Amino acid sequence: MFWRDRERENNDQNGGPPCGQVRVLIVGDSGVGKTSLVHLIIKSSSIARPPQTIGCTVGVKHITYGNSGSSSSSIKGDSERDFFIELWDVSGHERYKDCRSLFYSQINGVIFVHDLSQRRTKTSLQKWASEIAATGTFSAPLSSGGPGGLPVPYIVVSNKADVAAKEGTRGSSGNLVDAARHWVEKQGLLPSSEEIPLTESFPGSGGLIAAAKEARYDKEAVVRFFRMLIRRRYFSDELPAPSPWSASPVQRSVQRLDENISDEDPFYKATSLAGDSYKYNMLPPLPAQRNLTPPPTLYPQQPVSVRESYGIPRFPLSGSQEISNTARSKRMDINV
Ligand SMILES: Nc1nc2c(ncn2[C@@H]2O[C@H](COP(=O)(O)OP(=O)(O)OP(=O)(O)O)[C@@H](O)[C@H]2O)c(=O)[nH]1
Repeated sequence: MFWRDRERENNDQNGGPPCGQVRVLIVGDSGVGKTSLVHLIIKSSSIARPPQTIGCTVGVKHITYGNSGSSSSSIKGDSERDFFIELWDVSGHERYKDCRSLFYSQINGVIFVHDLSQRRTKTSLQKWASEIAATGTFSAPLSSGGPGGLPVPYIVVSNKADVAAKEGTRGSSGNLVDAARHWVEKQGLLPSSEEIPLTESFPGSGGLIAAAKEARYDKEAVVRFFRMLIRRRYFSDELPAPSPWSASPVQRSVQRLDENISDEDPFYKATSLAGDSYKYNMLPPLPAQRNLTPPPTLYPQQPVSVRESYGIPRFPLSGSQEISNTARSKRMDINV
């Protein structure tokens, strides 16, 4: 009842639905820690033994976004809106290579994940980018493509920072192939085009560092990425000009996950509502938290870039509510 009232109110005020959703693919080689990372983002805790993903698993993160009119208030202002970030965790297993493009549909953004202790998982991100660019469809695409022609914003998460730290290296696992690659790289023989250009990726050089097993990651940067995707899809009539990879510079650090974000930024508040995502019945049904076995298809998806093909509502923002103004500084570096 309350929800309906609020929905009506928001509709009356802004002439659009009170919520929206953006779709983010999580990709990378098998075992790099995608499922662990998604669990971390949604539940704010690590997962002891993540099951191997079959096909694709979808998780949903809830974010409120808008102008609350007051800072760090726990009560949502009238003009705050609910957004659902769909996190499509695509299995990295070779078994699904030929059919995983089924899941590359209406993508708003991509999170690439690699394992810092396995060098080859980083170089293969370029292949992932090309595959998605060639076979996916995109919502609110960029005017110019990124790595492999990928036409949506992305971030690169360098996971297993704990393993790399223990090994004392970033980039070699002791595995022969990795060691050889590492050596070749050191000699300057490896063409840089083999890798996703981290320097151009959000939020700056090196990508985001995470140690999903220790429940540590750069939460602020990830939430900021989600907010950028929301802004691009729902609040911007003019899609940003080329090179929006660098949405805004972010210093790298990790943040305690159970830390209450004291929201100095009045324009958003991020919370996880694991398990609550569907009770509002505001979204098309999703296979949330459920493994999907990809059905066989005779008709592979054609690469299509769809510009706002679903008549996405645009939400008005007044000048003072410029959401791109996101400078926030408070961070902590604590293990959970
Ligand atoms: N040490 C360490 N282990 C991690 C970390 N993140 C994930 N793992 C472990 O790595 C293994 C694989 O993690 P997953 O999250 O299942 O990897 P995935 O990328 O989803 O794998 P697929 O489902 O095969 O695509 C699990 O045993 C995790 O516990 C981390 O930050 N540090």
